[in-house]
This record gives sequence, structure tokens and C-alpha cells, in this order.
Amino acid sequence: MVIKVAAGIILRSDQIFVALRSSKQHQGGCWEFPGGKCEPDEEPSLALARELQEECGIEVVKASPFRVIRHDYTDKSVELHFYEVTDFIGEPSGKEGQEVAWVSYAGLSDLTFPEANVPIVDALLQRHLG
Ligand SMILES: Nc1nc2c([nH]c(=O)n2[C@H]2C[C@H](O)[C@@H](COP(=O)(O)OP(=O)(O)OP(=O)(O)O)O2)c(=O)[nH]1
Ligand SMILES: [Mg+2]
Repeated sequence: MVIKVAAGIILRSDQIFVALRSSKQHQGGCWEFPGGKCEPDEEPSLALARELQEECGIEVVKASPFRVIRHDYTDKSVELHFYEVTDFIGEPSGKEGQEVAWVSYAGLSDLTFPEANVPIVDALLQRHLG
């Protein structure tokens, strides 16, 4: 079974908002673009809005589809729908107690992301730094 996930690349002034996955979660200890699993029959864009409200306390105003990545971890398979979130209401924070940070594009390379995120980070770096 493939788990459908929506995740937001939250952008502001050339910085990107990232969160640390807790050690108890799947891919714990890795940084992530905030988001979570789609409910059954829930559109990824709606799941994105719901998850970013729950996890970061923001209301998404503008989100553009970025990439869809299918990845098989040894323990589960995910289909990640990444969106670029370029307009939102509220100040993003770690609503569930997770560590969060705003990082520059270059700073993304210093963080460990789940394996599925590697092409996403590469694409962001490629586009921004050339
Ligand atoms: N949110 C998020 N999940 C990611 C990323 N990269 C990646 O491989 N994943 C994987 C980890 C998880 O297996 C799955 C997302 O699940 P999640 O743990 O965020 O789901 P959720 O917020 O609904 O949390 P929960 O209630 O099930 O704990 O996707 C990413 O950048 N962001
Ligand atoms: Mg989540």
C-alpha cells in the first residue's frame, strides 16, 4: 500500500521553513518539509492546508504543485506531493512541539532529509544557486 502525503516548501524572502521529525516518527531525526498523510479520498492540496494549519499554525493562501515523488522505504512506500507555499497567513511555528528553523537555500545542504527528499533539495538548490 502506498501512503499519500502532502508536504509544503514554505518560502519567504529566500528562506525555507523546515521542521525536525521526532525520533519516534518514521524517518525520525531527519528534517522535513512540514506536512502529513492525506485522509482517505482527501485531495493532496487540502491535506496540505490542513496539515500546515495543524503542525505550523498557518493558513495557506498560495500553494503551487512542485514535484510528486514515489519512494519505497524498507518499511513503507510513500507518494509525496510537494507544494511550494509562497503566501500564507500567520507566523509558522512548531505547533506540535517540533524543532523548526528558517534556512537559506545553501543551508539546506547541511541538513539531513529523508531519502525521498534528495531530488527535491537538489531541484531547489539547482534552481536557486544554478
Ligand atoms: N511531512 C513530510 N513527510 C515526509 C517528507 N519526506 C518523507 O519521506 N516523508 C515521509 C515520512 C512519513 O513516512 C510520511 C509523512 O508522514 P507524517 O508522519 O508527516 O504524517 P502525519 O503528519 O499525518 O503524522 P501522523 O499523525 O501519522 O504521525 O512521509 C517530508 O519532507 N515531509
Ligand atoms: Mg506530519
